[in-house]
Formats: sequence, C-alpha cells, structure tokens
Amino acid sequence: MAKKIVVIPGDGIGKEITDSAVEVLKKADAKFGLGLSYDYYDAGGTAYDKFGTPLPQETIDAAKASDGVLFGAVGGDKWDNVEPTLRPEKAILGLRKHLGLYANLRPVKVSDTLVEYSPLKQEVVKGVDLVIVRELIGGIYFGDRCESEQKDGHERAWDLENYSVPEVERIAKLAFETAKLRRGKVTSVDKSNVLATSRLWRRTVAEVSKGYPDVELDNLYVDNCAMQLALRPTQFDVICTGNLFGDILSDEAAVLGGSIGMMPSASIGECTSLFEPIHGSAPDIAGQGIANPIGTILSAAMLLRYSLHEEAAAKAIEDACDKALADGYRTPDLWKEGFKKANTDLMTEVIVERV
Ligand SMILES: NC(=O)c1ccc[n+]([C@@H]2O[C@H](COP(=O)([O-])OP(=O)(O)OC[C@H]3O[C@@H](n4cnc5c(N)ncnc54)[C@H](O)[C@@H]3O)[C@@H](O)[C@H]2O)c1
Ligand SMILES: CC(C)[C@H](C(=O)O)[C@@H](O)C(=O)O
Ligand SMILES: [Mg+2]
Repeated sequence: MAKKIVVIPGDGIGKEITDSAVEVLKKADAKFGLGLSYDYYDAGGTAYDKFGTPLPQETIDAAKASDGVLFGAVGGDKWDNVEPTLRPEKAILGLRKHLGLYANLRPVKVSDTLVEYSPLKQEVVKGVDLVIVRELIGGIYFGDRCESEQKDGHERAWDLENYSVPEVERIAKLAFETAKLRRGKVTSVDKSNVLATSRLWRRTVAEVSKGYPDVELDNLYVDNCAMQLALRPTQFDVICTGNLFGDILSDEAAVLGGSIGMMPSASIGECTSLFEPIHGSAPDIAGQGIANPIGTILSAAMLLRYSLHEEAAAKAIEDACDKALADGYRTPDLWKEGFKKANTDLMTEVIVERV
C-alpha cells in the first residue's frame, strides 16, 4: 500500500524547497522501493488568499490521515496587516496543535566540510553535534493573550506563559530518551531565576531525570545558554527547553553550521509527525530560485527515518547531501571563491544524482 505523504509548500520559498525535497524523495523511492505517494495542500498566506483562512480544514484532515507531513514555510510581509488570528503563521501553529506535535527535534551537526563557513572560530565549531528538543504546543505561544486593552489611560497588550507538570514531563522524557541514544547528557534550559513557569520546568525535569540514572542532567539559564552556544557549543548533547526559548536558541545554533538553510526538524507527538526546515519563508530571496534546499531535504530524510522506518533511504539522502557539499557545490548562502555556484535546481540535481 502506498505511503501517503502530505506536502504543504506554504509561502515564499516554500514551494521551491519542497519541490526540491520531493525530487530527492522520488529518487530514494526509485532506488529503495518505498512506495511513496504525494498529495499537496494549501496553508499559510497562500491559503488565506484562496480560502480566507490560513489553515483549511481539509489540510488538517489530510495531514492527520497521512503517513507523514512535509512542510515548507509560511508567512511574508504581504500578510503583515491581516487580523492576528488569520496570520499565515497560525497555519503552522494550528497544525502543530491539531496533530498534538508536542516535541520538535532540531539537530545541529557541523560537518567537517562546513566548519569553515561558521562565523565562529573553526576550533569552536568543529565537532558540534547537538539536538534541541523544543516543547512545541505549550508555553507563551498558546497561552491567553490580549492584543490591545486600555488600562490606566494607556493601551497595553499581554501574552500569558503557562506550563503544566504533564506537559513538561512528556517533553523531558523524550529528551532523556533521545540522550540515551546519543552521548547521555541533557541540558535543561529555563529562566527559573525569574519565571514561575521555569521553576516548575526545572523541578519537573529533575523529577523525570530520576528515571534516567545513566543520563547526566545539567541546568542552564537561557541567557547563559545563548552565550555558551557561541562560546563552547561542543559541550551540548541534548538541549531540552520550552517553546519560545527553543525557537530562539535554534536559530542561534543554526549559525554554527554556516546557514539556517541547512537545518531540518521533526515534530512528533500523538499521531502523524510533521517535518520542516527550521527557517521561514525567506521573502528576501523568494522566487529567485536560490534558496538552500538542504534543510528541507534533510527534513524529508527524517520523515523516512521516524515515520516510515526507512533508515537506509534516510541515510542515503543524508550522505548524498554531504557528498554534494564535499564535491564543492554551494547555494549562495554558503558560496565563496573557489566553490561551484549552485542555485536550488542545480543543488537538487547534484543531490539526486548522489542518492
Ligand atoms: N515554520 C515556518 O513556517 C516559519 C519559520 C520561521 C519564520 N517564518 C516566517 O517567515 C517569514 C520570514 O521570516 P524571517 O525573515 O524572520 O526568517 P527566515 O528564516 O525566513 O529568513 C531569515 C534569513 O535567512 C535566510 N534564509 C532562510 N532560509 C533560507 C534558505 N533555505 N536558503 C538560504 N537562505 C535562507 C533568509 O533569506 C533571511 O535572510 C515571517 O513571516 C516568519 O513569521 C515561518
Ligand atoms: C513561524 C513561527 C510561528 C515558528 C515558531 O515560532 O515556532 C518558526 O519561527 C519556527 O521556528 O518554526
Ligand atoms: Mg523560528
């Protein structure tokens, strides 16, 4: 029976990068006999323009019924003045919530080929291999908020951060399980010197850690963690943190590998999982055919590994990306003198050839 992949390109560079990843999946399918089928659905600003909503019900239903979702990116200046509940970003937030995707795994691995692209010193980034386990459907992203109210003669707005013990327990367990399969260290990141939610977070993670005596637990405040990521990133194995801190720290960590265009992610939870690069719709380069497709291609590899248990095909795709880079191909975000210039199509082609 065909394995149904729902592809949601979204906005901006979303179509360019998902087209590229599907090309690579098709090659892996031809080689490994995966039996994949692809159904395309709208979300984001594109869906808002067509249907008046960024997340049509049929997109949610199809995602739920699929074997895995490949998501591009949503958003763009065009929709900046849309009513807040209808913003394109609501599409990805809604999908995460509807699918119960409580955990977002964001691996950051700096291959030797790319060490020199980091703006940091080579000795700082060499060997970086960490994964951020970000809580994805709680915290300040999903708390009550007020866009505007009058108080004491002034306009104000507010967003409420909240976490419950079960919400922290399930993400902490996943972080410890992930660390068990890696180098056995979890760094829990919070702001417990200030925030009540962070104190509950730290207490709960410490309780969960008792079930994992072989995994080391370290706690860091988020401001220090941001600095340590730039100072000594090789100290990290698994970083476990809340929704907002995870969002910010993962864009920072992306710099270690030279470009955010390289970074994949897997969002997992109660039913179907969703796979997307960590970057956005990159309106500044959209439509030019120059986006780095590797973050999305590596997300597709994660889909094969986690949702379809096709390890050999996933590994072949990851190796093909490494090989294309080792052979000197670079999209503009990574290009410098002496390397082969590749646009999105050429990068896709050389990766497809190497699968
Ligand atoms: N999951 C998502 O759909 C998602 C994630 C992040 C941001 N967004 C949305 O995307 C829009 C743009 O946000 P932003 O500009 O802050 O962040 P962004 O990640 O889209 O872009 C930041 C910078 O990185 C570059 N970049 C990103 N992806 C790249 C790639 N694949 N190849 C080469 N360069 C790449 C961009 O050109 C830009 O200079 C906003 O509407 C934002 O809300 C969506
Ligand atoms: C688009 C936005 C809602 C999203 C987030 O903040 O989670 C993005 O920045 C990400 O990292 O996936
Ligand atoms: Mg982000």
